[in-house]
Amino acid sequence: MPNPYDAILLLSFGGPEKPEDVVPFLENVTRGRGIPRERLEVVGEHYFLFGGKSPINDQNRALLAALEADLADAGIDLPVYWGNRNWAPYLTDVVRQMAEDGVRRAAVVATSAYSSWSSCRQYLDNLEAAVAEVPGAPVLEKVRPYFDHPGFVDSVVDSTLRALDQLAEEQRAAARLVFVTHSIPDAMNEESGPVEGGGGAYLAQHRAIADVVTDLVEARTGVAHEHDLVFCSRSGSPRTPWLEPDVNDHLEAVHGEGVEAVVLVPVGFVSDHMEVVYDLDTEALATAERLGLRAVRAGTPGTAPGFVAALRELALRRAEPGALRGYCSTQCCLPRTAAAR
Ligand SMILES: CC1=C(CCC(=O)O)c2cc3nc(cc4[nH]c(cc5[nH]c(cc1n2)c(C)c5CCC(=O)O)c(CCC(=O)O)c4C)C(CCC(=O)O)=C3C
Ligand SMILES: [Fe+2]
Repeated sequence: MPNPYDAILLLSFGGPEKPEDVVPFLENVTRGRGIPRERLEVVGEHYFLFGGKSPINDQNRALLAALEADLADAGIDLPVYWGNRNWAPYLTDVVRQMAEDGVRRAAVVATSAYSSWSSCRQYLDNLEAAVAEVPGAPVLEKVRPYFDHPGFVDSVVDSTLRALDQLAEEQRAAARLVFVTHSIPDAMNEESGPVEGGGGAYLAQHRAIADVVTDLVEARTGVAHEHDLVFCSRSGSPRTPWLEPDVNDHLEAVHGEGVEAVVLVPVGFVSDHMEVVYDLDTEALATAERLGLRAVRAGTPGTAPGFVAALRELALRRAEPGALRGYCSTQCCLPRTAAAR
């Protein structure tokens, strides 16, 4: 099948580059969301702790370069653009540039692997709004949530194995695998897509991947690790239920059960976002240290060659009918209702 695209667009969240960016960035993210002021101050402090610079933009620059190199190696001559929802380079500006460059149709790869309003549908809404704003905008087709693509799964397995290797041999076999993802409101999970037996796709997809990664680790090491799925970065009003348990509470709980070592696997993040470097590396690892629990954080996919190749495949095959196109049915990642706020 001939490639119908004349560009690939990498679509991400965006983050501040310097201290003066932090407050306007947080305003962009939370406009109309009813996030309490105290929470914003706390999150602002996380960014200031890192000099007011989020790691996410440099990681996207690296991913863009890796995708360009991967395409060149495969002999595919396609430009790659990059735009964000919440910070420069803003999506609308990039779509305008694409139109000026004569791009007619592009596949869109978001830096988020799962279904839900925050992790998928909001990006689709952003694309629709940008296309509506830019005269002569290209057709933009987002690839499906790719949590189950072998290139993504294998990179999580590899990083989990590498993290297990960092543990002392006598602690390794009994180590608990603690899969971590971004918490979302319970109602947003419910609306993230249908799964058999009820519940939401966001949670079901994470559970499935945690199980598969644990099985693939066993296939490589012969050890069936116990594993859990837990959450970080809860926000919103304390009265709104969000997915639990929180990673810190969970570390307390497993320590209470007598677990001596854990591997934190940040399966919800494709690179070392602020949630990873602050909520896990700074906060959760400090909790573990206070408890005397040995904890190692597994790497994120980042620019792992298998992951980058998976993104290329997802983009180039987006136009084909069938499984690789899949997922984005009318039931998936529904628009947000008042209940999910
Ligand atoms: C599911 C999910 C992902 C994963 C999917 C994906 O990657 O898209 C994600 C990613 C990210 N979230 C990020 C940052 C923030 N998220 C916030 C707020 C929120 N996130 C939510 C969910 C998610 N967020 C939700 C339901 C809210 C409440 C507000 C609302 O209902 O929209 C806030 C406001 C402060 C606060 O409330 O914590 C900030 C600053 C960054 C950048 C990090 C960096 O700088 O490296 C990234 C990659
Ligand atoms: Fe977020």
